[in-house]
Amino acid sequence: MLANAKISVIGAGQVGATTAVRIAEKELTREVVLVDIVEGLPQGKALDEMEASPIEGFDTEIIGTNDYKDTENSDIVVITSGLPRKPGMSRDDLLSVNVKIVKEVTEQVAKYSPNSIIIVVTNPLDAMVYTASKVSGFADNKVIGQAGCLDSTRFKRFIAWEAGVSVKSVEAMTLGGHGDDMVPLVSYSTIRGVPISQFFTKEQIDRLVDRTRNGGGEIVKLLKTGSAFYATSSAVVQMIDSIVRDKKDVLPCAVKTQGKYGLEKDLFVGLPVKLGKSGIEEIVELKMSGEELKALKVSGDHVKELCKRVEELKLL
Ligand SMILES: NC(=O)c1ccc[n+]([C@@H]2O[C@H](COP(=O)([O-])OP(=O)(O)OC[C@H]3O[C@@H](n4cnc5c(N)ncnc54)[C@H](O)[C@@H]3O)[C@@H](O)[C@H]2O)c1
Ligand SMILES: O=C(O)C[C@H](O)C(=O)O
Repeated sequence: MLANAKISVIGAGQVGATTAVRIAEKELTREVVLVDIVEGLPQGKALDEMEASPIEGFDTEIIGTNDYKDTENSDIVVITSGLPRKPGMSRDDLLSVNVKIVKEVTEQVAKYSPNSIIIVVTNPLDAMVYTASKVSGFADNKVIGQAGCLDSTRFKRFIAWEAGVSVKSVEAMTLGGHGDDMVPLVSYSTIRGVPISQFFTKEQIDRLVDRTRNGGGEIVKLLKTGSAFYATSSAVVQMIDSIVRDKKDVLPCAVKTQGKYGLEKDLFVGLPVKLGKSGIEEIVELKMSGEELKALKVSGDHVKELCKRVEELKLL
């Protein structure tokens, strides 16, 4: 399929460039604009990928540029620009440097694509979604953070390995902030609809939850420079796919809570949402155990602290 949405990806690094490639190879749209501040980088990566298109068999055009004018009237803008963490750092350590980048980028997005849907990827994720929302002034359904799809695919992968089953048999979801206190929802994690508690001991489940919570750090430690980008870009493209095809997929995304799940209404945190052509079409309300709601509140409080730190920088 070749839909007509114009998609721009800001940041032509590991996550941004791989996202552009995945969009093109799935032919989710006709045109992807890849932007970076480094001259030649988006142009070189776009050209390299376009030269793969005769073999991969796609007609999507990837355009590399340093000029936001080329992003004009985008329908979707993915913000991946910013520093990744190094071993020994937490995502929160990136806050002060990345808030400046996300602010600057969001101003350009709001100027050139005032009707776009923004998907934020830069870390620390929830605080960067807050930043993009505040700087753009866009409606709440149009500013979305990617983290939950990545954390959930990790959780699913680990469950499938542990049970020795196909990943296709596994359903699982991770909510909350994109930090070590995220909330993998054990009660909704199933193998062919059967709760994982019927397959695993408590110790096994605790291990899977722990590995999921530390999934980003595990990869940072292995890579030594940079962080995860293959699964990250798959997660971004899962969201884009639901939006451009108006699929109404229910996916965990960082959104303004609107007071759902007993969380403060202005907080951005990972919740299950229905994604369609207008962005977030609904926050889906699931029944959760008291323990899960408590964990969600703890994670939300952490995000609130981070947003306070954003405000203290007095940049917005
Ligand atoms: N939310 C998630 O689930 C998730 C997952 C993985 C990575 N991340 C985050 O995504 C971000 C990018 O990761 P990466 O691995 O692609 O890093 P990277 O260093 O490979 O790429 C970042 C790119 O951003 C560009 N950039 C910096 N400032 C810019 C600006 N003002 N305008 C345009 N481009 C600019 C850089 O030149 C670089 O090419 C990091 O903050 C990382 O922590 C988030
Ligand atoms: O862990 C990181 O720093 C990158 C990303 O947030 C991840 O979860 O892989």
